[in-house]
Amino acid sequence: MAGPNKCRRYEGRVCIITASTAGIGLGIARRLAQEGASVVISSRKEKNVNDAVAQLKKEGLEAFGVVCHVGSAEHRKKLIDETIQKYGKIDVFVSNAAVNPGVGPILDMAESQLDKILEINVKVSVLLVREAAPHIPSGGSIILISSITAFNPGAPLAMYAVSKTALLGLTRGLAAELAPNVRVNCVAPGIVPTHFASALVANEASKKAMEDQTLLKRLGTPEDIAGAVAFLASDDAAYVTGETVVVAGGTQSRL
Ligand SMILES: NC(=O)c1ccc[n+]([C@@H]2O[C@H](COP(=O)([O-])OP(=O)(O)OC[C@H]3O[C@@H](n4cnc5c(N)ncnc54)[C@H](O)[C@@H]3O)[C@@H](O)[C@H]2O)c1
Repeated sequence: MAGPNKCRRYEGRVCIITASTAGIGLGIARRLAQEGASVVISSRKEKNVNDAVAQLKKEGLEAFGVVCHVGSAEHRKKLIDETIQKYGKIDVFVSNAAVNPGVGPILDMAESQLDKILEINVKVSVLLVREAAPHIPSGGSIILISSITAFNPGAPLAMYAVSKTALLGLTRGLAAELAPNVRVNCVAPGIVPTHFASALVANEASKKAMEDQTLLKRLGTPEDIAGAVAFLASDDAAYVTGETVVVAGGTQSRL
């Protein structure tokens, strides 16, 4: 079933999206599936994976679930192996999982917090791409999810933001290594009121302050981010690689 999107750019394509049982990841999975993709849903908790897959199937979309804590080497391998067993290939890999174990100044972060941020947000992105890339045929595509905060890291999310700055460089580096066969691009969302961003929009006043920082006077939605991913990972973006697209409603100031 096509869903509300008329384009069918992903007919016959297989797309893995990490951390895709909620929020932006689920929005990306839904959009790619609405355009014809078979999507692989993954996240840490089996129930969440099963629920998300069931929901997408109820919407008439093709989805398959694999439990994957991206910090586990065994889980990363299982994600790729089970996708290949089920669908035989990977056309698009979206690295969406991220953590933010603490807020505050960079110099006040505990070493364990620094390790976690850099491990899950940066190192694991490399390891996932290393695992997936050999299975991606020519014409395939990789998308990293960064953040608007990447461009100007500051309180309260400074170290998280620095990890997202690293993804801008990683996008360029991986694009060069995987060219000309596989394109690598990045999307940098502004604030989207998911569970992840709940502290930033905890009350009406802070939500309004965040909305006012955008030119479009609203926060983003998972669908806004998914639209950019669906473009970048499709053949419509066949001549785009190594780039980052900011999807932030014209956000004006440091977040
Ligand atoms: N929400 C925002 O305002 C915002 C802004 C910029 C960038 N981002 C980025 O978008 C991406 C998705 O965030 P979201 O806002 O949709 O969050 P969310 O809280 O709605 O969803 C996060 C998902 O990540 C999963 N997850 C967390 N740690 C994981 C791990 N180790 N292994 C596997 N899954 C894991 C959770 O189970 C959940 O499904 C993240 O990379 C985040 O940094 C979000």
